[in-house]
Amino acid sequence: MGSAAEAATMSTHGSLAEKKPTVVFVLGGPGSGKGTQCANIVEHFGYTHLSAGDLLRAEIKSGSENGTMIQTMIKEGKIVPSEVTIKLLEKAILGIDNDKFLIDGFPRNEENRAAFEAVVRTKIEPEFVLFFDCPEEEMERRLLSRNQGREDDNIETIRKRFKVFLDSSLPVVEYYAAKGKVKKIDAAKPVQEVFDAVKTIFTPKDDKPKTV
Ligand SMILES: Nc1ncnc2c1ncn2[C@@H]1O[C@H](COP(=O)(O)OP(=O)(O)OP(=O)(O)O)[C@@H](O)[C@H]1O
Ligand SMILES: Nc1ccn([C@@H]2O[C@H](COP(=O)(O)O)[C@@H](O)[C@H]2O)c(=O)n1
Ligand SMILES: [Mg+2]
Repeated sequence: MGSAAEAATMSTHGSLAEKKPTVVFVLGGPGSGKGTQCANIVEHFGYTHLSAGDLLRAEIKSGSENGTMIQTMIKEGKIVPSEVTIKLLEKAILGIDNDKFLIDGFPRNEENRAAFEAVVRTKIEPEFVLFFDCPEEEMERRLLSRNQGREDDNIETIRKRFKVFLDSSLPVVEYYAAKGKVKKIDAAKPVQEVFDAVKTIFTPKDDKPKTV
């Protein structure tokens, strides 16, 4: 066992399968607005937001032994091996006193999906998959003007990330669509309009205004 956070965690829930959190996967291309909308969902609906990309970037900053490998993969727009990302997600979920999580940017490929299922031993099914659908030209515009100092927000890496999204991430969305789990949002609209669509998905049916 490593950190104090891990120790505290292990005393309450030893594993994801034991904690059985409610999980919503948030998927969409690079720059489709996943992080922006997750912040809005957190504010209104009491979820905790976990971005796989943010966790990986924090791991680089922490000076972990995997840091250099993760940094190289992110610069190349490649998907980090699932065992690394899942360990970070698991540690975060178990260490936070909430049972509702938005998992943003995961599963990003078939390997992520299958490895997560193996870890939770079929005990956690995502409630649903929120899929932000946005044209590439709009995503490219957004990423090139994001200005958050991300090493992967340059045109060369962005093109690689788009290819990985089409080749590896969309098949995961299709997998969940075949199970009737995908709620697709038109993410090309302005932020507030996108959130209006998101709200209708998260608002319990009984709380929705009645139509006459
Ligand atoms: N609906 C929108 N209209 C215009 N700009 C937006 C919209 N949603 C987000 N943005 C802006 O686009 C940029 C990318 O948004 P965000 O970081 O939320 O995307 P993301 O899907 O999390 O991207 P990544 O996969 O690279 O982490 C940010 O600068 C954000 O302010
Ligand atoms: N499941 C994941 C998620 C992300 N990555 C790597 O991080 C990069 C940035 O991710 P964002 O969601 O913040 O855009 C991504 O391009 C991958 O290199 C990953 O490996 N696995
Ligand atoms: Mg993001």
